[in-house]
Amino acid sequence: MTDTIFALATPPGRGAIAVIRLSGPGVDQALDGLGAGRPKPRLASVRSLSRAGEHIDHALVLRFVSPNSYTGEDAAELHLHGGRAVVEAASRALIALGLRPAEPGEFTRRAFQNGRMDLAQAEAVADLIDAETTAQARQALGQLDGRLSQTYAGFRRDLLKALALVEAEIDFPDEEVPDNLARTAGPVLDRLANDLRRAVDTGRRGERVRQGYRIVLIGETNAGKSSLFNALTAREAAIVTPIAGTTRDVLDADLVIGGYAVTLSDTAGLRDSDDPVEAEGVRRARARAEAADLRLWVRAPGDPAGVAAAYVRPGDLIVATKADLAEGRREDEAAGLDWLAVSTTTGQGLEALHDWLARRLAEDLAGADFPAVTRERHRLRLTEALAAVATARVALDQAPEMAGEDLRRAASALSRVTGEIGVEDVLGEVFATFCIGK
Ligand SMILES: Nc1nc2c(c(=O)[nH]1)N(C=O)[C@@H](CNc1ccc(C(=O)N[C@@H](CCC(=O)O)C(=O)O)cc1)CN2
Ligand SMILES: Nc1nc2c(ncn2[C@@H]2O[C@H](COP(=O)(O)OP(=O)(O)OP(=O)(O)O)[C@@H](O)[C@H]2O)c(=O)[nH]1
Ligand SMILES: [Mg+2]
Repeated sequence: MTDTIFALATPPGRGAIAVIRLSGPGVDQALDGLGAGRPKPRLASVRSLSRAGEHIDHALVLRFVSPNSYTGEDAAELHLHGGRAVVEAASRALIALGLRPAEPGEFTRRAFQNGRMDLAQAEAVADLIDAETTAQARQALGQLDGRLSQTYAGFRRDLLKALALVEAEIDFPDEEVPDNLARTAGPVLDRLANDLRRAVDTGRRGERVRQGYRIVLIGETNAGKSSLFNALTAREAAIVTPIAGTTRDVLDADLVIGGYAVTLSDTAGLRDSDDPVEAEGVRRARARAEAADLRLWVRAPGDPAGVAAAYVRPGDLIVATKADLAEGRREDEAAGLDWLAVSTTTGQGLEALHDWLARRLAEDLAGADFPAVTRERHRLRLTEALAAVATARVALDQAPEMAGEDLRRAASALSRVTGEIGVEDVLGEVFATFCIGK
């Protein structure tokens, strides 16, 4: 027997309205127990709620009858006056009526288990709630609409088609099997491998949109990194002094540039140091530079080509700082990178830098042609499927009886993404990050 659960679905604390959500087979009985009766399904009804003679609230009640609800179960919503005491009284009454507070994500988990959505869509629900930028919301909505799930379903269809061809040939063997198979199933697998490779390639993009694009400031000590960090974040978060080696820890700030989430990091100036604290700072700066999606090489007039050159990559940007001190300076063509002159003292070049970054983010992260793979969990399974398909393709020519096994392995990797199989081991992981009431 399934528990009947409830949870506050709106943020806790004082507010105009608080919504408590109920789901499970005991919902109608709970509504009876509150004196709300059985309002017409899906129609907002005002009801006086009370329990054991105690008046709780005049509330708006919504009732949903299985299977026509978010979870697929009987469900209801109590739209209460949004005060702590009202919510507290309603919660106490629901517990007295035998309901249990929901775990994080439990409503969506039930929706998934009742076939209302697949696992990728359930993840999209969490992403949509967490979305803080327009790009994150757009990506999550596409996934919630099932665009990503449809892409995965297409992959599985191609796989099963190839598998059927392989099995038909193996059931009716003759000498021409390898030739036939290579001709019939070969092109299907080639196309599938191609599509899977494209999907894996979008993985980085989808994960960056979701988690933030990582930009790191690197350069010599005193180059003006912390000054630029403060200018870009519009906060005096980093300490700035004329002393070389001021910054030691990595400092992170979350920004939105051009509608995309960005994590900007200020780091210690790159130099050899006998001071163990500074040396550790430099080690961390290097590690961040390597992991970043984009490095801004911050260079003051006269800074040597130096250590940062070893860390920049094609596509990175040189930010020539302190432009107020070196009017008309021609920056070296170091590493063939783009460069921009800025001054945090006068503000010169800061807007151009912002525009450059917005353009780069759009180049790296936009891409409406193909729904982005948004999680590492998906990317790992797709990579697994791709490897199995590649092995199957080779087997087709040489040992076709092996190809079937490889294809089944690929299909199972794909099914794990949308949650058709192997669900138990990922459910905890997927729903743990949800908020209560979702
Ligand atoms: N008050 C309220 N607002 C909300 C939600 C909610 O649960 N309650 N949602 C929750 O996240 C989102 C909307 N999503 C929903 C998705 C499906 C159903 C639902 O009842 N589906 C039924 C009936 C469909 C119909 O009659 O058109 C079904 O699919 O069978 C409700 C909300 C956002 N806003
Ligand atoms: N004139 C001028 N001075 C600047 C500018 N930007 C930074 N400075 C000065 O340069 C010195 C070093 O600036 P920081 O921002 O601390 O440099 P940093 O790269 O973070 O230095 P470390 O943390 O030591 O690696 C400070 O005295 C700043 O005031 C600028 O655009 N123009
Ligand atoms: Mg600094």
